Parts: sequence; C-alpha cells; structure tokens
Amino acid sequence: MLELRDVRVVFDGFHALDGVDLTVADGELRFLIGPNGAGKTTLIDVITGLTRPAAGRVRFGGYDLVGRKEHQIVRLGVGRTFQTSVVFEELTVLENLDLAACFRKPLWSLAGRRRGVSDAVAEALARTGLEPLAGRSAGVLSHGQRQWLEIGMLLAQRPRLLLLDEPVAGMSKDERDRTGQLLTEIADDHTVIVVEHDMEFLRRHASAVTVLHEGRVLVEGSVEQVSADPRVQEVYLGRRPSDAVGK
Ligand SMILES: Nc1ncnc2c1ncn2[C@@H]1O[C@H](COP(=O)(O)OP(=O)(O)OP(=O)(O)O)[C@@H](O)[C@H]1O
Repeated sequence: MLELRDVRVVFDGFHALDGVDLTVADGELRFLIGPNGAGKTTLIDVITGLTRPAAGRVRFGGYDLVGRKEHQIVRLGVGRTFQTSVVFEELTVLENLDLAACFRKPLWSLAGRRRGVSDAVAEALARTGLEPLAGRSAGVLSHGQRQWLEIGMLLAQRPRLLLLDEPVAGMSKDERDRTGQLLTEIADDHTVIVVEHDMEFLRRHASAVTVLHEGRVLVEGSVEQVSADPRVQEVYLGRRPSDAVGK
C-alpha cells in the first residue's frame, strides 16, 4: 500500500503541494488528474525521491520513503516513466529491456549473470506485445510502440508500484485502447498510478480517480462521480470536465 499523509512541498514560498493525503491500495489502478500546475508531477517526484517534501509522510510497503535517495526507492519497487523518453534509439528493443532490467539490481548480482533473456525481460516483452519487435532497433518504433517499450522497461525492473506520466499522449485511438488494456492487465499484479489528462481515455479505462487542484486533493471517486462533481467542473474554468483535456 502507498500512503501519503499531509505532504507539503514549497518552492520559493509557493505551495506546490499543500497537505496531500492519498492512499492507494495494492493492485489498484488509480488515475490522477487536475489542471496544469495542480501538483501532479510534483506528487510523483515526491514518491520517487526526486523532490523532498517540506513536511509529511510517504509510506510504501511498510517503508518510509521520505529522505531516501531515488535509486533506493527504485530498489524498494517503485518505478516511473518521465515525460521525456529514456529509450536508447540505437539499441534494439531487447537490449533496451535488458539494460533496464539490470538497472535495479546490485552490481554483484550481474557478475555471474547467465546469458540469454532473463525472465523479467521475457515477461516484459510478452506483456507489452513487443515480442515480434525484440530484435528491431528502438529508433524505428512507432510512437505507441515506443511508449510500450518504456512501460516494458519499467516492468523489466520488477517494480511493485508503477507511476506513469501521460502514457497515451500523442497516441492514436487504437494505441490508446491497447494501452488501456495493458494498464488494466498490469494492475492485476502491480499498483499503478497514472497521470492523464485525456477524459475520454479515463472514461473507458479508469475506475478510481483522484483530482488534484492547487496542491490539494479536491475530489476522489469513480469517473462518473468526479465528472459530475461541481467543484471539479469549477476548477476546469467553468468548462465541463469532459472538455478538461488540460494541455
Ligand atoms: N522546481 C520547481 N521550482 C519552482 N516551482 C516549481 C518547480 N516544480 C514545479 N513548480 C511549480 O509547482 C506547481 C505544480 O507543478 P506540477 O508540475 O507538479 O504541476 P502538474 O499538475 O504536474 O502540471 P502539468 O499538468 O502542467 O504538468 C506549478 O505551479 C509549478 O510551476
């Protein structure tokens, strides 16, 4: 379980997170939405150790995360994607996955590593449907395939909690549907938090949604509850939440 209590982040006097409480159960697929500047990325940064909160607690799987370094948090089973790509274009899909799989492991465990595809990499290939492309260079992948490779690279690290920042941005409708299925499948045996602006995508694939606004949790509930909530409609500047595609 992931548990944030009264988390506060202040940048030069500006309260980017202003007392956030959030509980996400094991195996949950939780969507995080909110207008630009609401604090979504900052929240992910706090969980992953990139930003240290001024106050508050972050607990995951029985560990306190505040004060731990990013790589230590990765080792505790927390993985994230960034808005910018981390794929090596000149390497193959398989090589990218293999590299990612090594990242979380201590160096000594790599010394005697057997050759061939590790179980974690094979599972990541199968889950993301990238098996037929394993030998292709990542540079030739479509935008959607590349996003799946990034998700696969996270899976190859065997995280328990995945934090995904706008995974369907720029994808075609088919790619979005495939990604929605993929996220639902991943949530069978992982906890997944997805920052996403696309309301159509949320309607199709989200069950639980948390709305952030001005550094606080405004509303939590199902997509229907959240879209119908007058406070949510108001923060999206009087627009219907269905129009609230953010950027
Ligand atoms: N390193 C920083 N220094 C100063 N201010 C920052 C920093 N990082 C974020 N902020 C500010 O904190 C607020 C929250 O930013 P954050 O990126 O978390 O919002 P967001 O909800 O992810 O928005 P978006 O949808 O635009 O990505 C914004 O007003 C932003 O300008």
